[in-house]
Amino acid sequence: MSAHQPLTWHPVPVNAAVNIRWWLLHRDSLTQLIQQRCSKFWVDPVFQSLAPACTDELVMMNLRDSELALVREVYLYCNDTPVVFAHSVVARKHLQGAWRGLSRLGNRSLGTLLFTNPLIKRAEFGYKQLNIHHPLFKRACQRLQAPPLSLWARRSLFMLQGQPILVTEVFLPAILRLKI
Ligand SMILES: C=C(O[C@@H]1C=C(C(=O)O)C=C[C@H]1O)C(=O)O
Repeated sequence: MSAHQPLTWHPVPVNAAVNIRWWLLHRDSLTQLIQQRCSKFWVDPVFQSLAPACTDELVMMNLRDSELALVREVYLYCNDTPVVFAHSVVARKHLQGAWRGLSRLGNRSLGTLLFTNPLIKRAEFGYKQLNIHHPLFKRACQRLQAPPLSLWARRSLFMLQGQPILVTEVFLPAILRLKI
């Protein structure tokens, strides 16, 4: 993590425009919100493997620097356009526990797992405008013809049996074309 991109995530999306703010603040399933606005919603998994978490995730996930975690990264599509890049992290030690279903998720939305189990609780959101100095920014921009200078992202912990999954959602410019 470069010094240009401090580790902090904020409890409110300060200076976010009204249109993106609507998406950032919504606590319902992002999958459902997009499905309601698109004739074809689909999930394109681009990475799912044991890997180190981002530096600014270690404290929240109680991970040591080089400790491996299961990292899942997907693009959420509205028809032929990617609208969200999502990055989720689960500690390796919890893959046989609460989150054992994650490895078999494939191209189903994680939201179908997280929002159908009443025992899963979502914690508060953290917000950040990512730029070129954050590792998620470069990966989120890989399918954009004209990468912007920054992208709004939010993240939150989902807890099950005291075990966390940290879900980060990076909102791509095309999300603003969906009607709110
Ligand atoms: C948490 C949700 O699941 C979405 C789907 C994800 C996935 O399939 O990996 C990750 C984050 C979310 O954008 C949701 O639908 O709200």
